[in-house]
Amino acid sequence: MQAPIWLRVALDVPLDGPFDYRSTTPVQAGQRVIVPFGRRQLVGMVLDVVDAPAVDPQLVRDVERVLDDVEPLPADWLRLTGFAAAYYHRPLGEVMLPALPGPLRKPSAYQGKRAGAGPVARLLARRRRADAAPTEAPDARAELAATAPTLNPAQREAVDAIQAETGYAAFLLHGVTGSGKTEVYLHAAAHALTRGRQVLLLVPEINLTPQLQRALVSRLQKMAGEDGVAVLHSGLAESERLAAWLAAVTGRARVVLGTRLSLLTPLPQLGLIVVDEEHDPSYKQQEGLRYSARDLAVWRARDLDIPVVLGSATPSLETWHHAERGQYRRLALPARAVAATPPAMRLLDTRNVRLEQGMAPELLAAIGKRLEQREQVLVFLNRRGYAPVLHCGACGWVSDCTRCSAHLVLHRARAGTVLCCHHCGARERVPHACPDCGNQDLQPMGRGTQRVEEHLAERFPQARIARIDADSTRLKGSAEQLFARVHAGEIDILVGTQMVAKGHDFRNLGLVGVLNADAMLFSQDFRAPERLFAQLMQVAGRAGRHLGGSQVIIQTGYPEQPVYQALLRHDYQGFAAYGLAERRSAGLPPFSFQALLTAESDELALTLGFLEEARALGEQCQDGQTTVMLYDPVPLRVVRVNRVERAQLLVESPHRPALQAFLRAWLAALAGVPSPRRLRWQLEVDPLEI
Ligand SMILES: Nc1ncnc2c1ncn2[C@@H]1O[C@H](COP(=O)(O)OP(=O)(O)OP(=O)(O)O)[C@@H](O)[C@H]1O
Ligand SMILES: [Zn+2]
Repeated sequence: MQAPIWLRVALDVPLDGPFDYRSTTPVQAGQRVIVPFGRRQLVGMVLDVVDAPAVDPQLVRDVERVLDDVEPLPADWLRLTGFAAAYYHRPLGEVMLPALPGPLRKPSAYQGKRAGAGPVARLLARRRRADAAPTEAPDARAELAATAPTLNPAQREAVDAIQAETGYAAFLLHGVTGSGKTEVYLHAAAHALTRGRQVLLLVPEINLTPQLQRALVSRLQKMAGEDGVAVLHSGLAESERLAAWLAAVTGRARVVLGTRLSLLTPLPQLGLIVVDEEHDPSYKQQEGLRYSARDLAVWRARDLDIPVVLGSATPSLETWHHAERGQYRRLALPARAVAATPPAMRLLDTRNVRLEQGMAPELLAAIGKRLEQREQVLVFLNRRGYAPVLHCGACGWVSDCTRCSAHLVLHRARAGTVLCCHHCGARERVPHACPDCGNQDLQPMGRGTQRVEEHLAERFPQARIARIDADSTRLKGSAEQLFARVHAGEIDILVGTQMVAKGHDFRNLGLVGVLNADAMLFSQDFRAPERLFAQLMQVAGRAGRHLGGSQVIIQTGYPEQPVYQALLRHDYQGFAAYGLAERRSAGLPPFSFQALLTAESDELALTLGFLEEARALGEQCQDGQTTVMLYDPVPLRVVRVNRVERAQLLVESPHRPALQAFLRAWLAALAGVPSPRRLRWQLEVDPLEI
């Protein structure tokens, strides 16, 4: 009889693994196995083959099947996911397995009559073409040169600096909007491809910019070959994702273009990572494993000893700080690639102005003028719906959600007007009269994109107006259609939320008007000014990309605020210096490191009680030392969502290793506390929103 082979296996279960199993067939680390777990069957990832199990061999169960339809995943992928699990304090299996395409982690995909030889075999059978020998790699440089504009000196310098590095180097490509960062990425990618390496290009929210994606894919395909580009994002069907993932893993895909989840793709020949718009909050996953794809990209580059490029017009203060300290090398693209003049910025003080549906007469006049000149106008307002609340002037009643601590938002829908909760999704009919006093004259207060659109249509009846926000683009492909109409010149005024701010290279946009930016000014979140600055720079950057004389008008009641003053001067550096000085004096990131324990239950007192207990436990873990500061538990800003009441406890330390050590001890202690049945909690390391 064959000697048993002992395995350590990671499973996607909320328990600390790894788990011991026995196999009679040879297995390698990085392979998947189907194993029994309790009464269930699970797909697990083999971490290690060991001499003896950690528990009594009698108790160790047998592997049911070793899956060999995918090559064992490379050791560096095991290191990457292992690091992520340790750093974000999650069980290894909860990191590794969700990173795989769905069919590869379901036992059912391999069982039963219809499963055949499994999902990979089925896919290959469907795509015979796929297992043909890879075509010869096209000559990347020649193909690039044929279509690309000649690099300007700043771009050239950046490309040369990146290409000179073969080992680990982290670059911050700080390029103003429209400076041609994309061109730098493409050249750097081409260089890596000629060296026989794979390239990972991360972008935020790919679905918002299908045009950009297509342009990028077609350029990349010229370099990497038709089958050489894999696109990975959460909007793909399972089989598409599996196909793209397999192409990446087998090395057939030379370039992977994707959103944050693609960072966890195994890439056996990875030679360059690019993170576009590195400051974008969508790189942070907000559920499950709450990782930062940007931060992990840097870790992965260092681990693999390859270059990584972080690009942005408005880098996160964390990244800027690294560059200031010399940990990242700064490459600057200080000017626009096409139109020489950036848009003129104007702060429109609304304090003594009579607004017309939230818009100052001066802004409306400027819109009229641009329309006469046959230029397009963008009106930016980060609030969707018709009006944020319905109000009774007689008794003060407001439309509140019964399940959440939030107002119901008035929306114009096809079926008429409805009240919607943006937190729990509740939809209610609009009452004909005030539920409290019977007054029939209920008034919408404030305005969202729908109301602004409505007013602009009244003011400029000749103009063709489109609205782009989460409501108008709910149907698949509708955002793409709307943007296509804007690009084709069929739209004169575009009203939109942050969805319009990203990535689009509008050719004829002469004016950007910004409404209600002040809403973000006084948020409790210390990152709010940074985010506001980035968002406004980005939306302002849509103007005048291909024309001169463009303008950005920001309406505000607080023009003296440093954020706005820096915007006025297009002064990222000044803003960053000011922001970092503030962070330093307050001991906030990047001068400290944070973690957030969030709890929720059906009762705030219970939630807070748990966090108080957690806090006391945390103090005990410190053992008299005070390297980690534990704040008081506080309710979340929107405390109640869908009848669940939420609160958080922030912990902070000036030293990352001290925080990590504390979190390990703390979580171990917390695991020993029987948490109330109705209560759930989770830990987030390096939280973005507080
Ligand atoms: N060297 C160049 N010569 C001429 N045109 C160029 C050059 N480099 C880039 N462009 C053009 O400049 C425009 C802006 O480039 P790109 O979209 O890459 O800017 P960006 O830095 O990514 O801007 P944003 O941050 O606003 O997205 C594009 O139309 C691009 O084709
Ligand atoms: Zn609600």
